[in-house]
Amino acid sequence: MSNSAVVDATVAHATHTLKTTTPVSSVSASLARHGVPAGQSEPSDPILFVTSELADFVKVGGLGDVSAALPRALLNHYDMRVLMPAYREVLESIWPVHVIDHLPGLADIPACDLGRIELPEGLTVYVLICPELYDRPGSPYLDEQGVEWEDNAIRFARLSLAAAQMAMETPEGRFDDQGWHPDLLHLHDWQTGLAAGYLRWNNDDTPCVYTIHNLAYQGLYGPEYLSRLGIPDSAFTAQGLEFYDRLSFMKAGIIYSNHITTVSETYAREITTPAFGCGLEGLLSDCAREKRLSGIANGIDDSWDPQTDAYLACAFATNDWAGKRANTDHVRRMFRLAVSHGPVFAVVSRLVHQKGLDLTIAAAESIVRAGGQLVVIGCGEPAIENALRNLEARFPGAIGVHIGFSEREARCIFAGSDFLLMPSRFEPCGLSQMYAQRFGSLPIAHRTGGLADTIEDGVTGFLFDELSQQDFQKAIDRAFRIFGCTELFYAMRRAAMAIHYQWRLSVTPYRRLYHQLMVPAGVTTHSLRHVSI
Ligand SMILES: Nc1ncnc2c1ncn2[C@@H]1O[C@H](COP(=O)(O)OP(=O)(O)O[C@H]2O[C@H](CO)[C@@H](O)[C@H](O)[C@H]2O)[C@@H](O)[C@H]1O
Repeated sequence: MSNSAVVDATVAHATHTLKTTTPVSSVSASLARHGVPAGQSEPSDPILFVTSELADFVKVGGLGDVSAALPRALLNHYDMRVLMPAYREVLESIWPVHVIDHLPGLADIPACDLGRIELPEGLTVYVLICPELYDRPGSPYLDEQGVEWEDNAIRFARLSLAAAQMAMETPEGRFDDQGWHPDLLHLHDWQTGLAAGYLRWNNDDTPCVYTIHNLAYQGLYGPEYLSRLGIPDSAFTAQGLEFYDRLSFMKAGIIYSNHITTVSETYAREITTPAFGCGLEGLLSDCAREKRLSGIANGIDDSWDPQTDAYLACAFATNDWAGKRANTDHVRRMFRLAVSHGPVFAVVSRLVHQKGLDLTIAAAESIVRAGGQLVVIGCGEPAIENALRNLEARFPGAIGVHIGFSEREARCIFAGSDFLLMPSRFEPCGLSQMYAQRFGSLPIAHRTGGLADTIEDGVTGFLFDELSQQDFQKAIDRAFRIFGCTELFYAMRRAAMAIHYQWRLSVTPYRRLYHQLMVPAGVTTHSLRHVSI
């Protein structure tokens, strides 16, 4: 399937759904007549936020953080609720689960119960109770050996189908939890992409926003899954979810949703190019031309505050560099590093190809030779884990590596380090660099995606343009030089700590988008539901 075929298909799809011609500008007038000021919504508008991770229970990476923070940030404006699988961590949590409904299966997708949990700060979470799919050890995506669960297609089709069932009329009736029924679905990453498809295949036009956190993971499965997942054969075309003879959950999300967002403006542009589009650049370029693709940057929540973070060895504020140093000493002890006056470089990351750990590993010796130290926390690909373990063995006292996942250690490292290394090949937004800046650790990062948007070179961190060892090394050398000029170094720290990427800033564009998709009954036409923000 060529990309031009995808573009043609998308135009056809858009043309099919864009039958009426009411200009978007007339929406404001209609809304005003309905008593809704432009750009605002009724606080009670019900929205379902569908995700495969929620940091309150389980977090593999940034998606877990975003799922915990963004719905809470939007609660003042919407009756937003979350839907996720009832993994073992959910069932064993301290929060009681009340079973409220039963959702039928479809083809090989088993039936399940729907539970409800009330979390702090008024967040309601619906959980899919299906022990055969979700109650197991390991991570949401991988078993304990790091191998993908072989039934992931079924597991996440179950999640997607549940979201669609909660939104649409079914033979069993319409989902109604004491008057709550979603008017819009906000879907996240490939694990939820089929939800938009299940709606459209049932002639339901509930609006869907689809957020891409990482285009590299697409949920690709063989065509035999069409019947297993109850997907109509007619959807297996270039206009539908077919992608090089396989079915793509990611493409389903893009094709069948009303609007696609990704998590930074730069990444939204990058994914329309062959270098970053993972084969979907043609389709995504078309979405961009239709103003159906936009970038809304992530924020970070208020718990990332060095003055109040209970995990830190010592709370500290801007200019309290003795307090910051106490955290550095603590990190040195955590990793059994030698006492030193040199800088501490850090990595807090999933250990995957995306994150450019090969460049960091290659730079490690030069960091040590120049008097620096390196601490790493992460887990992921075994080859990267082993290469890091070897480094630690080669440079005892100068390099410390913890293979694993620990929120507490991650926070201590952000607080105790001087620099954070992020030579990511691509980075849709990146949260670690924002956390690091907040805690006075200056990121050294490739100028790509959200890193380019959130780091000011030479002011709040260091950016390098070409993804090469040489350019990365030059950025590290600059960091050493600045570290040697104490006043300059402290000025950069102050600048980094002063920026605060609050979720508040991301709330406004999301509200504008939701609002345009949820125009009041009587005003809504399908054409108005493809919007630009
Ligand atoms: N071993 C470990 N122990 C403790 N904490 C660890 C850890 N390894 C990673 N983390 C934490 O996990 C999160 C990682 O988030 P990132 O946004 O930096 O990358 P990720 O690639 O997972 O997210 C994807 O989705 C997010 C959300 O949209 C995008 O920002 C990003 O670019 C995209 O790749 C951070 O909170 C980090 O501190």
